[in-house]
Amino acid sequence: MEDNFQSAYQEEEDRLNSTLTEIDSTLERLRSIPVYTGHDYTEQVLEDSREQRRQDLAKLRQEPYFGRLDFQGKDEDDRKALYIGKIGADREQVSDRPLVIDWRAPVASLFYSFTGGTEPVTYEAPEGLIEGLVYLKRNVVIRKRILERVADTYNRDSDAPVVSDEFLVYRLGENKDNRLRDIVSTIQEEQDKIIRAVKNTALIIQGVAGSGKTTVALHRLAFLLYQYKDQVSAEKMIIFAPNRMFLDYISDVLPELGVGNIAQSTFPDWAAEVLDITLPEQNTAETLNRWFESAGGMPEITEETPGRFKGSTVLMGAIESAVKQLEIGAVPEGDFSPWEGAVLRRSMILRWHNEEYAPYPPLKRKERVMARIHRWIEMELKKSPSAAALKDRKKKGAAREKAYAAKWPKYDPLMIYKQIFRAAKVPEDWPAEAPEQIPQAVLKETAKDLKKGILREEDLPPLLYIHYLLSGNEGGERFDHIVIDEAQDFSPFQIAVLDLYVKGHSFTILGDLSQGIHAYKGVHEWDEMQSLFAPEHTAYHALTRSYRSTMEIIEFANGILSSGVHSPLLAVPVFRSGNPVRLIAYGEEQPKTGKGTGPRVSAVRTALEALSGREYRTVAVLTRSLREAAELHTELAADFADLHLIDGSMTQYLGGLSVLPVYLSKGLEFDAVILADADADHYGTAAWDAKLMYVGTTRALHELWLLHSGELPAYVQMTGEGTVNGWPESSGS
Ligand SMILES: Nc1ncnc2c1ncn2[C@@H]1O[C@H](COP(=O)(O)OP(=O)(O)OP(=O)(O)O)[C@@H](O)[C@H]1O
Repeated sequence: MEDNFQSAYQEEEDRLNSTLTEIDSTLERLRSIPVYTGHDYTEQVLEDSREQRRQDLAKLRQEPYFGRLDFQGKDEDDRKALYIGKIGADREQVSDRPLVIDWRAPVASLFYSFTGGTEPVTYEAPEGLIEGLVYLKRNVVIRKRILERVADTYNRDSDAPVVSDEFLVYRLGENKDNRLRDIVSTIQEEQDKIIRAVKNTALIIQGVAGSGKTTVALHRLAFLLYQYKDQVSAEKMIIFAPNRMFLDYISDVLPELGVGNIAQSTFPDWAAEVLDITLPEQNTAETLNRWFESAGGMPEITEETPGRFKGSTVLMGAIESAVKQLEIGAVPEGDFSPWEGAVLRRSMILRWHNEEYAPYPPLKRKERVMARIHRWIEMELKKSPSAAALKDRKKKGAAREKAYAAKWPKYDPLMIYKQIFRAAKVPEDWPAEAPEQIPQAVLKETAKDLKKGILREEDLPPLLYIHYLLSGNEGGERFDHIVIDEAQDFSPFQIAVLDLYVKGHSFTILGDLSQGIHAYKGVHEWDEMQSLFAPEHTAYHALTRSYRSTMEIIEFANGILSSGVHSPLLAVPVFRSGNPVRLIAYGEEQPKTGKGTGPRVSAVRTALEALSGREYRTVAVLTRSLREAAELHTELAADFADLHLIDGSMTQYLGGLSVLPVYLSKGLEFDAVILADADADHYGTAAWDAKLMYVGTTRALHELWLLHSGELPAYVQMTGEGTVNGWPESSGS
């Protein structure tokens, strides 16, 4: 066994050396070619491609590949060793196989889908289904041109069992810095299926916490750009994420995968840009406060909760009919007469509006009709009997034309929205149906807000929809693909509106209903979204394996899922064991730090000292509310100079030590998590409270401590062996 390993290591070292020599010499040759700066187009294209190769090779020479797959196709004479890397590279000399194969290439899919066995396997290539045998699957870790590790997960010629998780566990055991990383070397089969799914589908992915949803979505974008290079471009792809700090957190993955220029935004930021409005910053914070900080727990959520109703397709239908009615009654009553004796019949104007310009959206139709009327006036002016009459008619005509234009409906989205909610004066001929479908409570509350000039996040989809109905998709610009992360917080209306802005329903929609802590606006079932699409345009996948946390943490969080959230979607851990989860009461005897401010602060301080003293790079204290996070930060700032308070307004995630409310931790992860105030007073019995606690506990990769005074919530039970009470010996008193 040891000998086998030695020879495998030697073999890979030799191969690495020869690969590096080839890369270095190619790079040297390319660099010796003078950069073309002239105006010849063909030469410019050639220079661009040389520059791209220079950049690729410069990256490759540090870490050329991460895996090897020995494969023999049914019709081939010999087996080939295929080396798989983040970027593909051809050999200088003509050869039957590239130097490095791009991980997104069809044959590379075998590296991810093959999990052992002696049966023939297949992969889909442009020329059809290719069948063959896998002889070897090997992980190779190269860092800065040095071979660090060789691990076989399958060897057809050996009796050793398949050990597919060993390398994964090694990778998962590493500490994380302040950014999400690529996973190309360890993508799992269930994840690979999602990454390589066909483009024109609304993919809906339900994945437990830590199942790699965010990571998979980013890899999928890189795949789509490779697979459909002639149909999609990075500039026409967009990722929607919950906040700007999260966007910063994920910002390294795509460049690592060699992909740039993909737009990343929050829904409100994008909506504000399309609508050309400025949203006041405090709105989101105020909404969050209302739901997360209010004493007495979460207000009850029904279909008439404003966020839920305004995110529903019922409102979408109501808006559509209101705008339709507006359009039907758009042409002002009566004929148009620019001066006495000249008359343009309304029937003619109606014909222009309802027939000739019917394909245009209302705003364009109005513009076209008014331009036509203007031309008609000009023709009529030519019939003027004298210069004096012409002057008089010109003046009168201009005034009446202006007055006539003013009689048309005001095609302004906000104005129409206000009229629908009766927050602005409603024109006499305004259609009455729309408001009837709106529950009184929603009508009242929204009218009150709108009168005060308050726009909430849930008002944006209806506003965008009105904008779309009025103006169409201006310029015809559409996205090639849209990724929505934390999609459980999105409403059906949001997705339906986004569908108007994407080609071929090409979506990757990812989320976790068990983390639906914004249930006052988000979906409660994925069917609410899936039913927006025809069955052939949508697909659903569930990710149940969780990669982030140790088995102990996952088992603990599963307890919250089953007895608090009441979800059947439990997480399956990867076999990675760590320290037990700790439940520590504030009053409990703890090491004397010599610093005061009561048992709670002092316990958090002790926990932070203990965990930050280990080899962890990121440690977070999670509180129930922002106020509590801010208070703790104030108390602890003197002892931990590098402790950051994360308050929702930040645009960058700095890593290190952080204190933040649970609801802002969604999507992030930390080596160690201290959940402060994990008691029944802070986390009530409702499923929503359990969801919050589930989010908090699943942020931890290696270590989770829950600090509390008094009773713990019933769903935090000492279930498995992986949970213990009290401080660890080493930091004990
Ligand atoms: N196949 C894999 N190999 C190695 N690491 C992985 C793999 N899949 C996921 N991970 C790691 O698991 C962690 C969780 O991934 P990610 O944040 O994408 O999950 P998520 O499903 O979006 O989580 P959450 O819903 O809790 O925010 C990350 O550290 C990621 O690198």
